[in-house]
Amino acid sequence: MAEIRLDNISKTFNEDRVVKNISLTIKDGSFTVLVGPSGCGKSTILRMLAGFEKQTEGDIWIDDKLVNDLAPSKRDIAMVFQNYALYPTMTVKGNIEFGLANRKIPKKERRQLVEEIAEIVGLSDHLNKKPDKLSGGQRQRVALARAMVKKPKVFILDEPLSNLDAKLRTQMRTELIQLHKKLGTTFVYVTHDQVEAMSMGDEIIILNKGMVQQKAAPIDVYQNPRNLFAAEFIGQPPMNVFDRTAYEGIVEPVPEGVRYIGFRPEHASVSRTAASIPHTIELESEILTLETLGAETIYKVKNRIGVMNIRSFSAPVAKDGCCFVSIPLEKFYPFGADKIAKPELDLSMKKEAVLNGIG
Ligand SMILES: Nc1ncnc2c1ncn2[C@@H]1O[C@H](COP(=O)(O)OP(=O)(O)OP(=O)(O)O)[C@@H](O)[C@H]1O
Repeated sequence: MAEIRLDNISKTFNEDRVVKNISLTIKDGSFTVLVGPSGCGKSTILRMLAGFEKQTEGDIWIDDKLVNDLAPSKRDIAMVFQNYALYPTMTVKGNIEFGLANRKIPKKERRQLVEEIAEIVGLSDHLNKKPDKLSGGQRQRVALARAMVKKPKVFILDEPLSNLDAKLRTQMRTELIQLHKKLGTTFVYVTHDQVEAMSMGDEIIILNKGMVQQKAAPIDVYQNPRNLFAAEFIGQPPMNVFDRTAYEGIVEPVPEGVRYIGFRPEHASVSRTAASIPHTIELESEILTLETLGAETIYKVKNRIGVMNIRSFSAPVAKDGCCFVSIPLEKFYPFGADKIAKPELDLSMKKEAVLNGIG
């Protein structure tokens, strides 16, 4: 168990500052997910945490210990990567036991530990197999077991599921959540997949260009994104965002200080006929495309505001042609010119229902 604290951490590679003044605390026992687009600095942060890379500035604390100059092997951290290199000539048992190399542990105790960990990750029946006789998920579990056998204070997982197919990835996601519950150890997990971040993390840290955009529980990020980046990064399809000028004559007046207005695709609805609901804007729209996913339908529509995605859980209204899109004013997210959310500038009471044709 361990709390991790990054204090004003920066990293520069050849004059390129890829991590910029990051300060954050990763709570003891949490499942914290670092998420962000490719190149935003996720792996660099992990590598600094684990000690494989030295930060250019700042301090790293694990519990009350300053670990800036501590070798990776002394940090009590275990890492699992996406390319989990198992030894092909060793059995599962041998591979797991290898995690204990250089730790003078008596043979009997070693065997006990391996069996205990194999049981936790569901590999007990496969201990004598070689990796080529295992499925992708089982191999990933061997890599996890090899890390777990060291009983580290912190697990660092760098996109560990990205080599698995979609179905197995979903299954392993659940297994990792359960494993975390069972162990109670601090997990720091890196992914660029926002669905993975939302479903696994009890806290997520959204990064962009080496800076923290938001750190909060997944539901908080979804409901109260701190800025435009977090708003557009979390949610599928992403939030529809338009400049204030797109709302001219539709939301009047847009308060001073609001530069962008967004709404989530699932907060709008589509119908064949106009409904004129109070405090809701209604836009006559043209259906451009429609994806039927079974339980939900994703529409791409065009109207006076622009082209937007709507996510609906009702039966599809039509494949093409005209429809009416309703967006409750209370579901709008205002942002300032600095792209920071301005929840205090509430738009919800500004206007009764209006009906607008395609511009
Ligand atoms: N050893 C290095 N030398 C020079 N530049 C590096 C080095 N390692 C990383 N970088 C640069 O630092 C930036 C951040 O890289 P990093 O691997 O941390 O991103 P990431 O968010 O993990 O990306 P991905 O999701 O693609 O793995 C990138 O621009 C990368 O090119």
